[in-house]
Parts: sequence; structure tokens; C-alpha cells
Amino acid sequence: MLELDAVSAGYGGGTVLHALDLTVPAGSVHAVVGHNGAGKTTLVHTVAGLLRPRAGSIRVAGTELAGRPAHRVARAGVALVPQGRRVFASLTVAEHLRLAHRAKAAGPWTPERVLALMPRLAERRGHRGGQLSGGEQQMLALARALLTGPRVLLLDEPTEGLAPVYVRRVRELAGLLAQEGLAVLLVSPSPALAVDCADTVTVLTSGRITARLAGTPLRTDPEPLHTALSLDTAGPTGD
Ligand SMILES: Nc1ncnc2c1ncn2[C@@H]1O[C@H](COP(=O)(O)OP(=O)(O)OP(=O)(O)O)[C@@H](O)[C@H]1O
Repeated sequence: MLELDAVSAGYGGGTVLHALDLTVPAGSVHAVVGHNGAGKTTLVHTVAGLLRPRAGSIRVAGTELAGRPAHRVARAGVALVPQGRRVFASLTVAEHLRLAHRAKAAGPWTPERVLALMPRLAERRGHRGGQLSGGEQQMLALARALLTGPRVLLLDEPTEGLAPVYVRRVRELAGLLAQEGLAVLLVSPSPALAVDCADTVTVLTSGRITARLAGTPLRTDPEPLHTALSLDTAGPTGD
């Protein structure tokens, strides 16, 4: 569904991403793990059309999108759940959902259906964005993205700063949305998140791919991922 070939991108005179190849089939979760500054946000912004790649190809369902503006990329079925959630402090949950819902494009995703997936959000439908916890805001950002009817879902550090109960829920939802047929690309510094929900894990180091691992074997033995990230496996893996 999502295919990147030799994608390079950067800012000003500097190159951040160096000829990245990456594929996310429909119905799967691909996690890109890397330390701070590795280029994870640059990667999802490049796919979303917020940053123009300097070279390479970005295809969604076979359609070339490299260099297209963000609104065209969104119309092609790519939705970004940004780092930090970016919900509107003064709008209620219900207002966020009403604004986001692209009825013609959203297919099966109605406000009622996303709220059924996220019961806590349903309870909070009259609350303003600024009154929500970090986890509730993350659910809202995800709900908003689903209501655009994406085929490709980009999750930028979706568990950053969340309580454990929401970290678990994000993991569950990533898997569940893949089962619904979406191609999910998530980027995170957390190997634990990747191990728990990804079909494929790519390690990004200073903008270069330094390892690619199948997710399922990592669930019984995460050592290869820790080694690739040069982590102390006895230490905390964190979220
Ligand atoms: N708007 C920008 N202008 C110039 N340089 C930038 C810009 N955004 C990011 N960078 C640089 O690009 C590199 C990669 O940053 P990026 O935010 O993509 O990394 P990341 O892996 O998402 O890290 P983090 O986990 O800290 O968000 C860093 O060196 C960063 O300083």
C-alpha cells in the first residue's frame, strides 16, 4: 500500500534522510524505531507531504505522491496523527469529530464507530480538547485521522508521555486498525511499542536504515532489536 524507494529529505543545506526504502502492505503495522534526532518525524512529514523529498519515490496504492502538497496526499488516503497530538484546546471532542469527518471518503468510519472503539472519548464528547488527558487527546487525534477515511495511517510517537493504560490501548488499536486493512506506519523511540504491535521493525540511525527485523520473532526474543539500537537489554526500554 505504501512504498518508499530511495527517499532522501532534509532542511536547508542538510540531508536528514538518506535513500530510505520502506514498504507497508495493507493490513500490517511497520514500526520505525530510532533515537531522538534519527529522523523519524522527518520521515512521516515527508510521507504526509509536509516536507518535499529531495529524491526518491513515495507511492500509495501505486500512485506517485512524492512532491505533492499535503492536501493531495491526504486525499490519496494518507492520514497523519502528529507528535504531540495537536488537538484544539477550545473545541469539544464532538466538534473535532464533526470537523474531521469526510463523509464521502470516510467509508466505514463514522463518529459513532470511532467512539465505539474509544469509549473514554465517548464519555468525554462534550469536553474541550484542553480539558482532556494526554491519553484522551491521543485517542481524539487518532479518531480525527480515521474520520478522513485513510488507507495509510502515520503515527508519530503515539505513546509519548501517556499513562500505561493508554500505551496499551494504542498498541491494541494499531493492531486492530491493521486488521481492518489499513497500512500503519508508526515511528517511536520505544522498542517495547514496536515489539508489541509491529509486523516489521526498521531501525533508523542518523537518517539511515541500519536494521530491518520481522516483528513476530521479536515478541519472544527482542534481543536483536535491542542490539540494533545499541541498548542495554538489562536496562529500561521505556515508552
Ligand atoms: N524544521 C527543521 N529545520 C531544520 N532542521 C530540522 C527541522 N526539523 C528537524 N530538524 C533536524 O532534523 C534531524 C531529525 O529530526 P527529527 O525531528 O526528524 O528526528 P526524530 O527522530 O523525530 O527525533 P525526536 O524523537 O526528537 O522527535 C535533527 O537533527 C533535527 O535537528
